[in-house]
Amino acid sequence: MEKLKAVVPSGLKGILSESNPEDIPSTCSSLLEFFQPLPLFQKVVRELTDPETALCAKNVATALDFKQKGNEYFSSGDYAKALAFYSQALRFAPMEVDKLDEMLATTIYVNRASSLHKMGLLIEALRDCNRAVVLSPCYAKAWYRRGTANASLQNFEDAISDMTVAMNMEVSLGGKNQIKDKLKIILDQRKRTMRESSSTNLHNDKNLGSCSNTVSTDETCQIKLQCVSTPSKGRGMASLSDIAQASLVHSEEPYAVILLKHCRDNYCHFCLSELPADMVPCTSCSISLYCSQHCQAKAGGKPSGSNSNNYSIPKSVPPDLERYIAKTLAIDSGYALVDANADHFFEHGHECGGAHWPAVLPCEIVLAGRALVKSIVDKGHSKGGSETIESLELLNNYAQMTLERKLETHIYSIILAYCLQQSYGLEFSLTGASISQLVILICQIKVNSMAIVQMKSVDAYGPLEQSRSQPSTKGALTSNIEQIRVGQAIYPAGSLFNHSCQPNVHAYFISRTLFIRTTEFVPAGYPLELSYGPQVGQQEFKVRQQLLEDRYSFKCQCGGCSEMNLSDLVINAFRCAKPNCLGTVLDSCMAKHTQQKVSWLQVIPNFGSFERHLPIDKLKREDISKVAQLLLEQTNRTFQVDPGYCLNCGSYNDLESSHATAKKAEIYIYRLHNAINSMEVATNTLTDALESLYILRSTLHAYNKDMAEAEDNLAAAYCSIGELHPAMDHSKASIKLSLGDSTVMDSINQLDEIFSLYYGSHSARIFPYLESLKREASKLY
Ligand SMILES: C[S@@+](CC[C@H](N)C(=O)[O-])C[C@H]1O[C@@H](n2cnc3c(N)ncnc32)[C@H](O)[C@@H]1O
Repeated sequence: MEKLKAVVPSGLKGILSESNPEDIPSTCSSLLEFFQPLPLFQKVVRELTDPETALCAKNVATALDFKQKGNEYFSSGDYAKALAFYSQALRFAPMEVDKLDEMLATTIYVNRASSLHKMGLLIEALRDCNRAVVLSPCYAKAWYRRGTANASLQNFEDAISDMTVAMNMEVSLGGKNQIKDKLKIILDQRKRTMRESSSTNLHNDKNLGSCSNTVSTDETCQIKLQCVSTPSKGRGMASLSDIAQASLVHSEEPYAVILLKHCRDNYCHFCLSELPADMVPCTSCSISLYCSQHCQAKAGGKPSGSNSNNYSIPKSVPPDLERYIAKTLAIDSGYALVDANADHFFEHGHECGGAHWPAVLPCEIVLAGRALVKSIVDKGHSKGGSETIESLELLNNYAQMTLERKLETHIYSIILAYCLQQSYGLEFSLTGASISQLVILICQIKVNSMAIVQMKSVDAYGPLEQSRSQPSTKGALTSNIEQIRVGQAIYPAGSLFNHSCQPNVHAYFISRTLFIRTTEFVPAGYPLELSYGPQVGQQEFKVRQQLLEDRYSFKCQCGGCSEMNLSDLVINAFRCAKPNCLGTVLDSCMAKHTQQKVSWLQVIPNFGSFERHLPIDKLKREDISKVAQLLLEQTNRTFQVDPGYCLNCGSYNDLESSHATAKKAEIYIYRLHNAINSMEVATNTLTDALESLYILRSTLHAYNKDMAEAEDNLAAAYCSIGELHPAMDHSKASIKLSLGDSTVMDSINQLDEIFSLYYGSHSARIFPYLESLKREASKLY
């Protein structure tokens, strides 16, 4: 890219720099004319698209190599490593070429099933056996392995049938004897178990091939929204009626979506959920991995092996067993679960011939390709789909882009057009007009696409009683949830919600579905605004403004940025050093921003919106309340906030020395943070951090965000060494919770309320730990 950028003549760069959206067809045309005869450009495009140099294709030699390593680890008893190598081998093993290749994939599935079985992952082992028999229905070893997995799962009837099939398929005498011996063991096991209890085929359910991450549809969205025009933010979403707190106001499937590169090996490339141990690869390329055949098929993988029903069963197989085989193959194929007649778009189809452009180009560029192909497929023709792209009717930020970004976007669009033409074979004409559609699409993605985040639960420290129905908590005593950014997607309706640093709706994702829920009561006609990232209370005003400008090219005009709020005032504030004064002291930077905000106040807001976010009467710091009031009452613009002077008692503070003291103390907090991450919290690290916390308490304002972070780290550190009382005290200090005499149950209920507010009926799914906490707490009463 850098080399291509460097060769563009300065005259062309000048035109690009001055260009507006209506000029894009002609700028694309000029750049295309310049690049087409250029050997450097031809080389770049050839390397990305030539099937001969495709690096992401299936490759038998690589698959065999990984399989061999897997076998070695299996023999040495390192089943986890063996599993990892078999999974890699599957990525490269061809699945639909000829009999030999099919057998390679089958044997890897069988070997991986053995590793999974050894690791106690029985359902996963059974699923791999299913994949093996689907690929090669006459392979005795696959049925044998399936029989052992079913036997361990106590699915004895199936286990016996599997062994009987294996016996019929096996040709060698030695093999037949081995199966006979195993069958005898299973029959004995069944007899014993039947005596103990009446066993049922617990795990032979029809969804073995499907994705467990499908979104429950028990909560439907009843609220009617309207798209309104706002004076300062363009179009936006508003409600037609009053909306209660925690109501689901919107849910939507993505128009186009992509998994981010750093998540490629751990998350499903279709549903974006974490991959299970028995992940399945794309049937045609070596990049994509899926959590199930269902996702594999939905993304556009092609069915392989016996899905085409062209297998031949030996004549010796009796009819009832033949029916069993047919039933097993039908149930265990994920493809059977994808409705062939449904209006479904195979989003990965055009990328998976083995060419490596989807792996090399940036995600947002590949996403633009997906959106373009979808628009063409949706239209049902292949003439470039230009109208459909425009019909997305999304804002773009072309006019605000720098020359650098404009140039990059043009070059990527031209390269993408070549890649799409090569691998999709569409009649996408390589003209300035058609390529300009891609430029616009990429700019629309920049402004409107949403980052998909998934919640990851990290459960730790000590056993809570395990519950069969809640295995996801793994019996942990504490639990953290982390947000992981896994993908980027276009939701055409979802992108009509404007941003606010004090949002009244919350967006979250389950799998790839977007959900938006109110976090407070919203009166009819009032705008519904979510946070694009920055929020009051998490970052100060200036940082928020900069983030939004950099990422989305707009200057935020939300309530949080144009009205006064307590958080912005104290988030970086110091504490007055005068004895007995807890007053607020602002440094010159904060004082300047505060002053700036005061000067912006056009209409003084009433106290209602102010109180909604921080109940002033509950704050002990008198001066903050006074300052807030004072600021809100200012109608003239002469109000002065002087750096270094206490807003409560007016005395002067030497902030240079406070800064230095705080900085030094924070080093020890940072060390503790690293120790927590590496799970090695030594006593002296903890003691040093505790001393630093006391120093910070006497230097920083109680509501300074660094105070909360320090308390948080101390809480995590105490938790990690099992000292739960101080851990709780620091947690409370971190979030300024005053629980008084509340019981454990009260605290859990409070947590439950907070989660329900943000996730409604999905809260148990997002944070399953809460359910086990409730169960444990109920035992105490
Ligand atoms: C995802 S779009 C939202 C819908 C958009 N208003 C429209 O008319 O299509 C994001 C764009 O909306 C505008 N916007 C959203 N929130 C804003 C805010 N708080 N202040 C100013 N502009 C905002 C900006 O132009 C931003 O680039």
